[in-house]
Amino acid sequence: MTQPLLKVDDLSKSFGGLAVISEVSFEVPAGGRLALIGPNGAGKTTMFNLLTGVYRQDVGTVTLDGEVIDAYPSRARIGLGMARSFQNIRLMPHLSVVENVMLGQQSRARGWRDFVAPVSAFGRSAAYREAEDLLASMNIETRPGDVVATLPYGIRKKIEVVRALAAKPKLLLLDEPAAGLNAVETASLRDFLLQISETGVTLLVVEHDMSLVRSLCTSTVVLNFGRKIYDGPVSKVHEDPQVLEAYLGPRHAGEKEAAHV
Ligand SMILES: Nc1ncnc2c1ncn2[C@@H]1O[C@H](COP(=O)(O)OP(=O)(O)OP(=O)(O)O)[C@@H](O)[C@H]1O
Repeated sequence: MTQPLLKVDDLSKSFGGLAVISEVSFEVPAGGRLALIGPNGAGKTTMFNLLTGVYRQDVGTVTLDGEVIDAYPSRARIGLGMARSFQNIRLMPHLSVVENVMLGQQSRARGWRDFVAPVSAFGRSAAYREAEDLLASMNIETRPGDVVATLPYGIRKKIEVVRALAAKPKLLLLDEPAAGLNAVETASLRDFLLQISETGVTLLVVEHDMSLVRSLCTSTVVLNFGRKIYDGPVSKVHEDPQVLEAYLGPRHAGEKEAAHV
C-alpha cells in the first residue's frame, strides 16, 4: 500500500481548557484533493495552524511524506514540502507580482544576493527568472512587473497561490480560497487549482463554498466542535446524518437542501 503524503494521528488541542481539536485523525494521499469542512468554529483554521506549526498540538502526531514533523517550526515545514495560502490575502501590495512570488522562494534558503539585487548590471538573478517562469507557466492574466495593489482581487488570490508554489510544495494548504470571490472568479480559481493538482501537488482545502468543494475535491473530512464526524467521498457527504445535523441542528436534519453541503 502506498503511504499517504499527510497523516494526522489522534490530534488534540485545547485553549485554556476549551477543547478545540479532539482526537482527529485523517490522511491525504499523494496527489489527492481533500476538503476540510465544517460549520463556523468547528476547528478548521486551528487544524491548519497545527499542521503548519503555528500551534503545537497537546496530543497526536503529524507525518509528512513518512517523516514525523511535530518538532519542526513553520519555516522548516515549508522546506519539507508544505506551503499555505491564507484566507486574507497576505501579499506585499506595493511590490510587483514577480517580487511577491520571489518572497515564496525564500523558504528554500537560497543565496541572499538573489533577493537584494533581483535585477542588476549582470541581468536578472536566477531567482527572478525562476519566479517569472513559474508565473508564465500558470497563465495568470497579469504581467510580472504589475504592482499587486493595482490588480483585481481574483488575480491577487491566484498570485498568492503562486507565491506558495514558489516554495515547491508537495502539499498545498488553502484556507478559504474562494472567500470574497464572485462566481466567475471562483470558477476561474477552481480551474487554476485543478491545473496545479495536475502537476502532482496535493491539495488540502478549507472552504465554505460547497459548489467549489464539489467541483475541486474528491474527498472530505468534516469537523464539528473539533471532532471528526465524516471522512469520505465529497459525493456522499450531503447524505450523512451527522453532517446534516451539524449544519442544520437535530430537528431539521432531514432537510438536505437547506444544509448547503
Ligand atoms: N488562539 C485561540 N485561543 C482561544 N480560542 C481559540 C483560538 N483559536 C481558535 N479558538 C477557538 O477555537 C474554536 C475553533 O476556531 P477555528 O477558527 O479553528 O474554527 P473554524 O472552523 O476555522 O471557523 P470559521 O469557519 O468560522 O473560520 C472557536 O471556538 C475559536 O473561538
